[in-house]
Amino acid sequence: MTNSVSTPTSRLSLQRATDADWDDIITTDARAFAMRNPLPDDERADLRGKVADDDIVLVRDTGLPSKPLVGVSMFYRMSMSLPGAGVADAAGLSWVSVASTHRRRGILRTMLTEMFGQWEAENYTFAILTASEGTIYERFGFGPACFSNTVSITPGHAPMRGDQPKDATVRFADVDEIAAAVPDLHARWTLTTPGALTRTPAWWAPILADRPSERPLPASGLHYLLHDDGYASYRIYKNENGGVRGEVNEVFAVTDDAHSDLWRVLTNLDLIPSLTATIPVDDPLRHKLINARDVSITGLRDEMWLRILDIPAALGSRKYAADLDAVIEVTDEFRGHGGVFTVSARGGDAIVAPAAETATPTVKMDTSVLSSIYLGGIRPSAFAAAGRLSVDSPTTLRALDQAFTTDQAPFSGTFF
Ligand SMILES: CC(=O)SCCNC(=O)CCNC(=O)[C@H](O)C(C)(C)COP(=O)(O)OP(=O)(O)OC[C@H]1O[C@@H](n2cnc3c(N)ncnc32)[C@H](O)[C@@H]1OP(=O)(O)O
Repeated sequence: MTNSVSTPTSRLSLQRATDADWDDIITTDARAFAMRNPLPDDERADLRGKVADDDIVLVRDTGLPSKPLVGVSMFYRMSMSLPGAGVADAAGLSWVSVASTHRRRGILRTMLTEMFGQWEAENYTFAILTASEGTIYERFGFGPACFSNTVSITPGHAPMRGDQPKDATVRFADVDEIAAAVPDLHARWTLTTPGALTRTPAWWAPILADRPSERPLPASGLHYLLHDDGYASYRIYKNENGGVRGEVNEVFAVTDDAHSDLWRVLTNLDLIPSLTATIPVDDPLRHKLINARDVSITGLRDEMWLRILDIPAALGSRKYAADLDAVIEVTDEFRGHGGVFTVSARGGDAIVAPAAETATPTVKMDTSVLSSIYLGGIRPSAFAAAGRLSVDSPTTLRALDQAFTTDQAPFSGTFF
């Protein structure tokens, strides 16, 4: 189904994707993201398996004879764990690109206006994305919400505390064994972590296929480590001079023991002089080593951005770590869905309602700030210190910090 909408610029035509658009979609995104073009059929099928054509917004320049595709954006229908309990649908914006020939004419803004209209009509409470740059999406109400550390370890020289377990709890597994065990392990892990994204079979298929054409060069295929309560995968890189390094692809552990046992193997990989990994910012690995300095933190990145689309629904659907009474004023310049809301949290649950006109806000912030604090990844007091959140008193700020904190730092675990 196509759905044509006229845009403020008459030569530009906004439409939904059809089968016939896919060559152009790949070509346009290949230019923006240095992707191969044409994409091998299996990789193209992987991508198409995750997104419906109706969820792809395209812009063509109909003023030019070839009517080139100059704008692409799409969203995945995803599920995200919320603080404390529960899972919510989230629209995962991705593959956004505008042709270099057509930038800064409002095409991104036009595509996002169309997407937001759809998400609001479908009652999505959240939109999420992984950002190519840090300065594009705040104007649309997104805020960085999950963070990760990149770390480096020297296997064999980063001993962990405690003895090797007498019986091996971790084993190497082949892809069939992994395919049978890992979706369930990953689903169990998502319930432990706010921001964690659920993976459907369409998401697992390309991960498990580990296609040679998609591997970073010069990398090995994935090696899998399996534990009853977790798993890890890693690659080994060998360059033309024979230099070797390892890269952990992912570690998902449902229990502390599984985390320790998997890392005990990873920190002991033979003949790999250096191992890198991307881990949650509160990952306890360092504290499990005899010398915490054996883990070098080489970077901090925003892993996922969040955009609250429906403020009362969002605030009412997470759990709170402390009681809270606040009148929160939220601005939403892009969509105008801000307002003043009373939030009353008791025993973990909050009742959220539009405030009476006479109510005086005790907290003020932008939607992007609310989205950044929502999953527990940034404390409200950090935004207050930055002048981006204001409160009527230090007591209110302390109560906000205590209410919004989460047991685990949020971590999405899936790039999209
Ligand atoms: C979720 C994802 O897919 S992340 C991937 C995003 N895509 C890329 O990085 C690929 C390469 N870049 C591009 O394709 C384009 O430059 C885009 C998509 C980032 C921007 O597209 P454009 O059509 O040029 O943006 P548009 O003209 O609609 O600008 C909208 C606003 O964003 C701002 N903006 C656009 N690009 C950038 C940027 N790279 N950095 C900061 N601000 C930006 C504009 O100034 C404008 O601001 P305003 O409306 O508040 O005045």
